[in-house]
Amino acid sequence: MAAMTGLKIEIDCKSYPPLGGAPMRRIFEGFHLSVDPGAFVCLLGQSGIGKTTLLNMISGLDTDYSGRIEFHGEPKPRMGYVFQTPRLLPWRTVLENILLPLPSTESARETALDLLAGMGISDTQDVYPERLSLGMQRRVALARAFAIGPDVLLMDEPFTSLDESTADRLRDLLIAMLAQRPATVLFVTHDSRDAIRMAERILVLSGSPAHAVKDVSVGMNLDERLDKGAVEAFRGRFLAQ
Ligand SMILES: Nc1ncnc2c1ncn2[C@@H]1O[C@H](COP(=O)(O)OP(=O)(O)OP(=O)(O)O)[C@@H](O)[C@H]1O
Repeated sequence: MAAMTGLKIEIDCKSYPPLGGAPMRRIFEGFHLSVDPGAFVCLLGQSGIGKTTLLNMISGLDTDYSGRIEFHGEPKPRMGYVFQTPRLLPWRTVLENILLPLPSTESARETALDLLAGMGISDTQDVYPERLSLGMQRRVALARAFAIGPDVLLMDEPFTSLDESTADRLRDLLIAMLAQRPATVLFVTHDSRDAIRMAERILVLSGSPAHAVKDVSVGMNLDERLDKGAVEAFRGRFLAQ
């Protein structure tokens, strides 16, 4: 197995230019975060605090900040990013969307088809995304992120606007896929139950500029995470902290 990737994030300053005469908004200032190789970290925090901004900086989509983001283990890690909305290309079929970041080889095609089978949506391979439900589109987006074999997986509220049973299914799929192909995960959510069910570590961001107000180790095994009572008990303690 390839070396797992850890992250060292040191944002000296990230700000956005003013909109309509408002003052410059500093989103992060002196923000430091280290993530262990192979860790599953959930980021919680109120809307607008800067969670997506942080993922965009880690992914390299946003380079307009001062500071450093270093990766350990893999100097050029493969990065999977599941955006808040599935962002599938409407003029490409499901299979073509998944193949997009891959080389045009037979083995890449097999990987994509295996992922679709693993997601339980093999029958959608030749379908265009607009014909799919949101839950199916989210599965395709997850398959696309996994197709590259990511060392680092960034996930921005990937289960939002899904009914509870679809979200539960996708959560189980994610955990099963990570068991097969481990990655370092940063997962943004508003849902503390989601965080407790999946993460080893939960970081709560607050304030402006944003900083971590809680950094909690979950330390539950898989059986405990599947036990609703155990999750609620942990959540009670977590919220009271
Ligand atoms: N390109 C941009 N230009 C100007 N301001 C921006 C830009 N992108 C984000 N912002 C502002 O930066 C702040 C942080 O946005 P961000 O999307 O990172 O928050 P978030 O915590 O992910 O929110 P949510 O949970 O609602 O997705 C918000 O106030 C937002 O309006």
